[in-house]
Amino acid sequence: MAAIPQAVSHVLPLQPFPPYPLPTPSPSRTGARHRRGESFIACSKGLRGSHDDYHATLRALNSKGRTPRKSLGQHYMLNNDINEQLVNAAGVKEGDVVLEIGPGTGSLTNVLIHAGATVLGIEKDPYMASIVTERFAETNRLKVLQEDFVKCHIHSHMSSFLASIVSDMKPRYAKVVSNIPFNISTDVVKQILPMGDIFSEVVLLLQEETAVRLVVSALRTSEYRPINIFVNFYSGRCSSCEV
Ligand SMILES: C[S@@+](CC[C@H](N)C(=O)[O-])C[C@H]1O[C@@H](n2cnc3c(N)ncnc32)[C@H](O)[C@@H]1O
Repeated sequence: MAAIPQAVSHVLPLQPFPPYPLPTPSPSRTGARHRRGESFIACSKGLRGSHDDYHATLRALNSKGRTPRKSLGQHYMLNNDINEQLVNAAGVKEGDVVLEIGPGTGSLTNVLIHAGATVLGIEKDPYMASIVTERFAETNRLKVLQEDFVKCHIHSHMSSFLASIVSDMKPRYAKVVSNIPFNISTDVVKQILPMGDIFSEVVLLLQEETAVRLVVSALRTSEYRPINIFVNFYSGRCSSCEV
């Protein structure tokens, strides 16, 4: 598993907003590329960046009269630099197929689509599923399924989605790039990591405590849990690896 980058989501209060221009594709930045079967877990902590997605997020939420629901882990990304870091870490390029768990208002989806990906979004909240579907209604690069990721059959959804792609460079594998709801972090890791037959890269934004818990524990500490054995097994790490 790769080293942990430092990132933060800035959750700002809802306010009126001016018109918002869609971000243009960003030049590629340095970001970790990972071999098939490896995972990349980002945690949230202290990095500042541009806020060019701020108003789009506020507009999307206000349009439905919604406030974020803690029970659904709705911490929306208002720092577009972090979205770009996630997309770059997965090496997303034209023609890629990406699974996004919990697209919410679509701020990360937007960066994925601009990088050239076709995205399958799994969104539990019907309001957010409708917001993100409407936001990208004019592109055929996004399909949203309004389902609970924990209960849905992601392997068959992803196989069908990959098979449905009409392209000369039809990809064999998909990538996972998501700012996931924190309350289902362990479920996501448990479901996704064994699917090396479908996913070539996994880039998740997690709470720092969760990321550290998943990658730091060594066999000799009391913090070691079954989930660590699981993560180490699928990421090819040994018990003495340092983060
Ligand atoms: C942390 S927010 C991220 C939203 C967006 N990707 C962003 O970066 O701003 C998590 C999103 O996951 C959705 N969600 C929560 N639980 C879910 C579940 N079990 N399955 C699918 N989506 C879920 C929430 O409604 C919310 O939109």
